[in-house]
Amino acid sequence: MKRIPVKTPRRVASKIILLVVALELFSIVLWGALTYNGSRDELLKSRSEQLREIALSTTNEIGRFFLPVFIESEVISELLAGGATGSAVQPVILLNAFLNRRPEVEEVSLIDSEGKEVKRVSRMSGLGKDEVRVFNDDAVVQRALSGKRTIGSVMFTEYLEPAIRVATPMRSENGRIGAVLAIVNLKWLWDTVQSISVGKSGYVYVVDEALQLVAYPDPSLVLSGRDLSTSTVPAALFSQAESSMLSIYTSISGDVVAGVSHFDPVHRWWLVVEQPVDEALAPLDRLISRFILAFILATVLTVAAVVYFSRVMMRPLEELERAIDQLKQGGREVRVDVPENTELSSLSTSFNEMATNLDETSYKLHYQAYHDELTGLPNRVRLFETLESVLDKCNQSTRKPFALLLLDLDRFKEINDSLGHKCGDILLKELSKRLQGVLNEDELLARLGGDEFAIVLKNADSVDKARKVAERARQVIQEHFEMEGLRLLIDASVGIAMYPEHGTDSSTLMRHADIAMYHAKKAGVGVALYDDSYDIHSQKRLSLISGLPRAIKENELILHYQPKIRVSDRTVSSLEALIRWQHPEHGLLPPDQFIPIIELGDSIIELTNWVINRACLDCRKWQDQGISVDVAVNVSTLNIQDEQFIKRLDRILGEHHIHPGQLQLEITESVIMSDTKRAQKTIRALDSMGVGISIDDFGTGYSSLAYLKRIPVDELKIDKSFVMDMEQDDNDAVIVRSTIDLAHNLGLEVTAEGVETAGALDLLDVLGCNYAQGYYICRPVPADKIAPWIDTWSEENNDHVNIHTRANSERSS
Ligand SMILES: Nc1nc2c(ncn2[C@@H]2O[C@@H]3COP(=O)(O)O[C@H]4[C@@H](O)[C@H](n5cnc6c(=O)[nH]c(N)nc65)O[C@@H]4COP(=O)(O)O[C@H]3[C@H]2O)c(=O)[nH]1
Repeated sequence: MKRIPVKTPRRVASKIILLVVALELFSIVLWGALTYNGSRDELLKSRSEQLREIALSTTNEIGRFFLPVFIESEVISELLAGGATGSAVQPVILLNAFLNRRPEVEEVSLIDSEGKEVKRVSRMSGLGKDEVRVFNDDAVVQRALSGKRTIGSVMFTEYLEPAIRVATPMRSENGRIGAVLAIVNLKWLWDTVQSISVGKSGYVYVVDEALQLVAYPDPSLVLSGRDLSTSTVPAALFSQAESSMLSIYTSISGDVVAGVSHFDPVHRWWLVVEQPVDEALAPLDRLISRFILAFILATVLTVAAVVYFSRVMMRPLEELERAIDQLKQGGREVRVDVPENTELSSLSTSFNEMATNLDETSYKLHYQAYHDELTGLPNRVRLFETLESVLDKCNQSTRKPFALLLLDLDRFKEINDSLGHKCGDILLKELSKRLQGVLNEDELLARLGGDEFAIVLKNADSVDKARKVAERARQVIQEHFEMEGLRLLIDASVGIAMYPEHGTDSSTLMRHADIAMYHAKKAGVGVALYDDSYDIHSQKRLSLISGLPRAIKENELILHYQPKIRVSDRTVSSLEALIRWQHPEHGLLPPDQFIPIIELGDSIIELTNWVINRACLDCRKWQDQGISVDVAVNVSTLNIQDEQFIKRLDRILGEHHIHPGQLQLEITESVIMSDTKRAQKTIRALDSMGVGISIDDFGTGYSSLAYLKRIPVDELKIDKSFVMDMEQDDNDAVIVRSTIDLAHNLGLEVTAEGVETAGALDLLDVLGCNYAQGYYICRPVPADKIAPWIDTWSEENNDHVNIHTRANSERSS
């Protein structure tokens, strides 16, 4: 039983996978479209908020460093302004005190209203210490002199440390009197800016109102005088609020998020905290990465789940589909194996039941197609298939000989007709068993129908082997068979055709085996090997049919006569006309070689006319010579069925002045049985004309004797096959005796043909046979040899005539 191999249900699974992945993708894209931009803005906003917080706190811290410097420089300038207006405080003391209190202040100078340095206190080495500096062109100082505290841009001390100059106006009540200029070291600021880190790569820097960098993590940018002019940071933003948030703008180092805090409301410095946008958005990117990872994971899980469930759930369907495919392709014993209690178990149960029914039906059909119903033997179809396959092998390779036998039962029809079909069937079954017993396993016995069997002997590579099997088959058929208290005698005729000698294809081999079988039957030889001369369809034979009109015209047809004698007194009673054909190509042809062919068509009518005409002509001649003998002529089925036959016969008899009683027509049983009604009509007409009717070859055809009662027959001619062997074969002797008795009981006369010995003639005499014919008496001879033969025969048998005459007179007295 075939079970369907389980495979992954790819089609359904892949469809589900595609659908799920598509749905997931769609959801993701939709989700991304709806939330990404919002989330991004939110994130940036919150980040810049945080940066602003950082900016504010950093500003406060740095402010604690600067504010005292600014405040103290204010105080000093006020104190100095007071001194200038008569205060007792010395400027040098004030300046030194300022310097001492604020270590970040490197130098402080007192400048008069003309821009000239009045006093200077410094921590630095004192280069140009005594130099009186004038700040006429110094914008920072000039601006302070104009009343505004001013901070200069970044400069460097002689120790190359960053510093700025802070100029504070010095005013009295009367007006402007000068300024205090302090140099404030920015190293601490720079260190602070460099030390602050925001996230991974965020940073802090300070910029003044002119967008000039004051402190930057990368000092070189400050040193190179870099400003924010290339930045997209709107300068106006710095003035808008104490602090501010910026989403994205392009800073010196690229796209950043930033927070800004006003550093000093007076001097308008700004502290900026920046972080690259990428870093600011990193959480979102991380989220997205995680999401994508989750999506991939979900997809993999989904695919795995779908494949798994498809396998589990779709497997039965797949199995069913595959099973149906196999059934469609003619597969047998196909079943599906679905676990019980699943949705498909009842469907699969139904399928399996259907497949079982189909198997059974197809087995039955197959069996019926290849077997004979009655005997169970292989039939004709199977025989041909086997033959074809054996021939295929043989033709392709070895060409090893093998034999085909056709076997036909003799007298089966009679048994069937007289005992009924049931008995016939039993007989056929029994004979089939017997025949099967004769054969080996690899030899095929087939019933072709009726009483015909075929045997393929694959291993019979010689005629001898084939003959042995054929003879053995006949023997088992001949073995006694009892039915309804009767002991039936059955025989068979077997025809043998050998591969490749008699054919290399099945139909030729069959035809030739059939011809051989037909020959065996006709010749009464039991077993016959095919021979070309048996083939009535051979080219030679077919050419004979077309040659008949010429033969008649050219006088190629000859009649020989074989005398028939009265057994009791050995006197010649009649002469049987037996035709021969002196063929220009094939020589003298006996009737067996052309009559069966001529009988196939209507040429037999012409031939019989010629024979009757010729026989009557010869008969007339003998009568004219004083030889009074009857003539006998063989007629065929078609003659008896010919409506013109009687008329034509009548005309011929008239033409030659032959009395109808001098003519005997010999017909076989098969002629009578072919169309009984028509045959009866013709024979009755012949009888009323006075023509004698003789049943030829009696005993070889139908054993139904019913027709003898209905048809006006004058004589039975016992077939020569019984007569020739009756001296040796008791069975034949019994048949001859029985036939004589039967004929006499029916009021008929009997002729025994095939008398080949004196003993046979004497035995026939004892049995009371009326007439005899055979080689012992005379072979068939040409018409001109008849008269001399009669003379010789009469002379030789004179004694017998006299003895017979004497015996007769004694019996009558
Ligand atoms: N072994 C043996 N044979 C003997 C003996 N005595 C006679 N025969 C042969 O047996 C055949 C007897 O003729 P048949 O049974 O009518 O059988 C005839 C007959 O059926 C048919 N036939 C002959 N002439 C005609 C004809 O003119 N018309 C038709 N329709 N058939 C014919 O041809 C058959 C064969 O004729 P033939 O070859 O002449 O063969 C003849 C004859 O030569 C004998 O003692 N021993």
